[in-house]
Amino acid sequence: MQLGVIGLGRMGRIVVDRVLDAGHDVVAFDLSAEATAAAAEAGAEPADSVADLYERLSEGERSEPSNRTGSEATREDDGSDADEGVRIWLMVPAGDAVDATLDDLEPHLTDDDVVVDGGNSHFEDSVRRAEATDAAYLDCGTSGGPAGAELGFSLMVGGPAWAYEELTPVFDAVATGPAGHDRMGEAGSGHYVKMVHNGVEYALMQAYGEGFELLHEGRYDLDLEAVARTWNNGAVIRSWLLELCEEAFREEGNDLGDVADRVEGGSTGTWTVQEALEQEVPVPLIYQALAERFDSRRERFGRRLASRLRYGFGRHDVPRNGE
Ligand SMILES: NC(=O)C1=CN([C@@H]2O[C@H](COP(=O)(O)OP(=O)(O)OC[C@H]3O[C@@H](n4cnc5c(N)ncnc54)[C@H](O)[C@@H]3O)[C@@H](O)[C@H]2O)C=CC1
Ligand SMILES: O=C(CO)[C@H](O)[C@H](O)COP(=O)(O)O
Repeated sequence: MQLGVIGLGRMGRIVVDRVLDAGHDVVAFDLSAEATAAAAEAGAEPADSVADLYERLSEGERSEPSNRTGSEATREDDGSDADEGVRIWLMVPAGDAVDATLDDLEPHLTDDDVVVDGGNSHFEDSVRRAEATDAAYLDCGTSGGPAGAELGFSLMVGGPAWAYEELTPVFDAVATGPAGHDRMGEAGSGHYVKMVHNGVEYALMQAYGEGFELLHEGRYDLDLEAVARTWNNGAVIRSWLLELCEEAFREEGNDLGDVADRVEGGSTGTWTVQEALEQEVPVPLIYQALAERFDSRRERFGRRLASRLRYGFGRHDVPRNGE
């Protein structure tokens, strides 16, 4: 199979490498000429624009015999190889970059084409984009981070079944294997599942954070890397995030060195909480983890007021800036 990949950063580059390793062909494009050149060095065919990428894929498609099998039989198909569409994987930052790329692709796309958005797009954006494009649109939640280079990713895919099946060789290559990807359902469902995945990720990080904070501040002088390693070997709470805790203590030290008390990110967790409110599903742990992130980034007016109120009702001392 031949795959176009647009967006060759931390994640897109892994898609390129794994698809090439599986014996497929890749045409690659990134706004950064360096990123495109690096993908070319790895074996991809470089494109110098979105339109050029589409043109190269179309030419490749015309010269390659069709492998289409299975559920594509439910689609209108005249059996001609020349009518086979192109397959494109977007791995650009969520939001405007996805719309900008689709705007560039749209004049070329046909209903034989398949576009995969493997980034962290909001599921409602994915539904809108699926409705707006002529191509079959697959929203693909991608989990595994840069470690996926060796292990492969976990892929949660939404969109038309025929397009998912058509892309199965690519999903097999990018994921940990056939068990590492599945079709979640209709348009939007892949990114919906990934959004909730990230909410769970926030809560798990918060739980490990609280536990290790208590161990760090508590009554024993503990080697936290040793604790994490012990837990990772057979404990109920072993996990990849806990392995990353072990790595963090090993690399940063028991006190986490100069790692600042501030947590960035937050968009996918915010979407999870917004959706939970809309569905009236209580998600206090995920909300609390998100609130902790926001809290970490600013001085809190409410806390200052609480401090001043203690003076108001009890004449308790008010700690002042500079003291
Ligand atoms: N880094 C991670 O651990 C994970 C990231 N994701 C998602 O994957 C997507 C990509 O993330 P990363 O690879 O980490 O980002 P990145 O910042 O490393 O790479 C993004 C690449 O897209 C390129 N780009 C931006 N706009 C473009 C455009 N209009 N046309 C062509 N190329 C363009 C940039 O030059 C850059 O090379 C995001 O949606 C992110 O949320 C999903 C799961 C994990
Ligand atoms: O999807 C991911 C992991 O699964 C990405 O690392 C993502 O950037 C984390 O989400 P956020 O930036 O919203 O905190």
